[in-house]
Parts: sequence; C-alpha cells; structure tokens
Amino acid sequence: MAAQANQTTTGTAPAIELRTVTKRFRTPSGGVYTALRDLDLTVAPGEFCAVVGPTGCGKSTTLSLVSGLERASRGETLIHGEPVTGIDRRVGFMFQTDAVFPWKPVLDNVAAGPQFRGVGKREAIEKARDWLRRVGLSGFEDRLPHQLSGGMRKRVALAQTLINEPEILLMDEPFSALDVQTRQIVQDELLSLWELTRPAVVFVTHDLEEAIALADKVVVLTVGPGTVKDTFAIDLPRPRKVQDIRFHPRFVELYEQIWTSLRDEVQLAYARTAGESPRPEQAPEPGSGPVRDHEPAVNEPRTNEATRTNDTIGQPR
Ligand SMILES: Nc1ncnc2c1ncn2[C@@H]1O[C@H](COP(=O)(O)OP(=O)(O)OP(=O)(O)O)[C@@H](O)[C@H]1O
Repeated sequence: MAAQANQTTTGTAPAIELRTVTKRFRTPSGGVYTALRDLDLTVAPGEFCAVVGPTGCGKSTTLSLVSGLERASRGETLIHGEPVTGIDRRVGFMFQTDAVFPWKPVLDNVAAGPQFRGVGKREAIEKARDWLRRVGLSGFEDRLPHQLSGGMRKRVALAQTLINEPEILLMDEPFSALDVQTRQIVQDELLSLWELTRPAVVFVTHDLEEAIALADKVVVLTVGPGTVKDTFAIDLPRPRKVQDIRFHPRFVELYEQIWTSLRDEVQLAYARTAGESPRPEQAPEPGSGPVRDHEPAVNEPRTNEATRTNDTIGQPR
C-alpha cells in the first residue's frame, strides 16, 4: 500500500489498473456465472486503450468495474493507484445509447454535467457553448436532441462527456449505431478532442479497424470467462486521420496479427452458442463477496449471442 500511495503522489501510478480480477454474477437460476477470470489490465495516464473480444467475453463488465458500478469478486481495481470504491468524478462515460434529456435543448444538455458538479448556471452555459463549438455544433444550441442526426447526437454526447474534463474516459461501443462515413468523422473528432485533454481511455468495440485506428494499444480478451489473451502496441504515427490510417502498410500488418489472435476466440464463442462445444460448468471460486463458495457454479450463455458473433468483427472494409 505504501508503494501505491507513493506512486500516486509522484503521479506515476497507472490511470487504471485491474489486478488479477475475477468477476462472478449470480444467475437467475441461482447458479454462479464467471464473466472475468484473473484479468490484468493497465492503462497509463493519457493512454488510449481499445479492448476487443468475442461477444459475451466480459468487455462491458470490465468497464463496469472501472466505473465503480460493479465490484470485483476477487482481485483489485485501482484508479490512479487507489482502490475503486464507487462512482468517481474523474471518470467519464460514453455508451452506445445517448444519455440525453430529450426535452432539453442541446445547450442545456451539455451544461447539465458541470451544473450537476456545482458550477453556476451562467458559467456552465458558457462552457457548454464553447464545447459545442469544439464539436462543430455552433448554431444548433437550441435544437432538441431528436432534431439532430445520429452523428450530431454523438457529437453532443462527446461534448457532454468531455466538458467534465474526465481523467479517465470509458467508452462502450459508442459509435456502433452510426453509418460508416459518419462514424469515421466522429472518430476523427474524438481523436482531436482527446489530444486536447488526454484522458486515459478504455474503448470497447467489436470493430477491429476502429480499435487500431484510434488506440495506442489493443487488448484482446479470450472467450468468457474473459482474460487478457494478447496486447498489441499500435505504433502508428499520430496525429491520425482514421480515413487515411487504415491504408498505412503497418495498419494492415497489425490488423492481420490482431485478427489472428481474435479469430480463434470469436470462433470458439460462436461454436459455444451454436451448441458445438457447450460451456463447461465452472467450479466456484473463493473470496467472491455475496456469491458464496458452496453455491453451484454454472456458466449460462446469453441466448442472443450467436447472432452477434461474426457480423461486426471481420476483415478490413
Ligand atoms: N448482471 C449480470 N448478471 C449475470 N450475468 C451477467 C451480468 N452482467 C453480465 N453478465 C454476463 O457476463 C458475461 C459478460 O458480459 P459483458 O456484457 O461484459 O460481455 P461483452 O463482452 O461486453 O459482450 P458484448 O460484446 O456482447 O457486448 C455475459 O455472458 C453476460 O451474460
């Protein structure tokens, strides 16, 4: 603990650290489902980390642990060297669905975060105006969210998240609902805004091209119970334009290497849900808080996983 405290004060602690984390859930039938097992993950301050893995391998669960929404059954989750004990104001989130107040104009939606954090209304509105300008939405301040396109709503979501200047940014498939062209524009915007404030990012995606184009490193998780299979440093130059970087010869090399690692996990996940190789029952693990050790451990796959396995992870477009 002393070493951790020292690391924190000297600013050298990782922004995020998961140490040998296991996460188990109780299933509706009373069994125990192990979503993550012995997962180790470190993200440095200012580092952009993308996480890929087959459906159901525990990517969102990993984010839930960092966000403080869930607690590990075993192992430690640390932010800047300190254990996560709940929701932390230094952490920002962006998910697949937009978290907006549908009845509020865009400006008020963006100003809501700072106001919630105690900033006065006038200052919050000025800040919101500034962030809307940065995401290219000046002139749209009075629109309601439903009066914007999907891409514009994502830019609002970016402004809403980044206005709070998070030190850690957790993103769970934030752009998956967008068409390819809009997605690339918003990805570029994310990169240029990230350069401004440099939060540590964990970006979960099913899109390997997106992961490589955005990240400093790509972490491949195994089929569930998820653990880190491989970590790839993305040594592509920055600043990047996502439309261009995928034609870089190194991008293609990295894509092939990472896909080789990922492909086996995707196929295994698909085979499980297609019934070729049923998920093994798992022995309960000690020290898991509310899930007691003598309870039966049964891994129960989600019924809709098979349909999502191969459609979003594939060869470069
Ligand atoms: N609260 C919960 N109770 C029981 N099981 C859960 C709970 N949350 C997640 N799980 C299970 O844990 C596993 C991992 O879920 P998670 O959502 O983290 O996977 P994922 O990799 O993000 O999936 P996808 O790529 O499909 O979004 C899944 O099999 C899921 O059904």
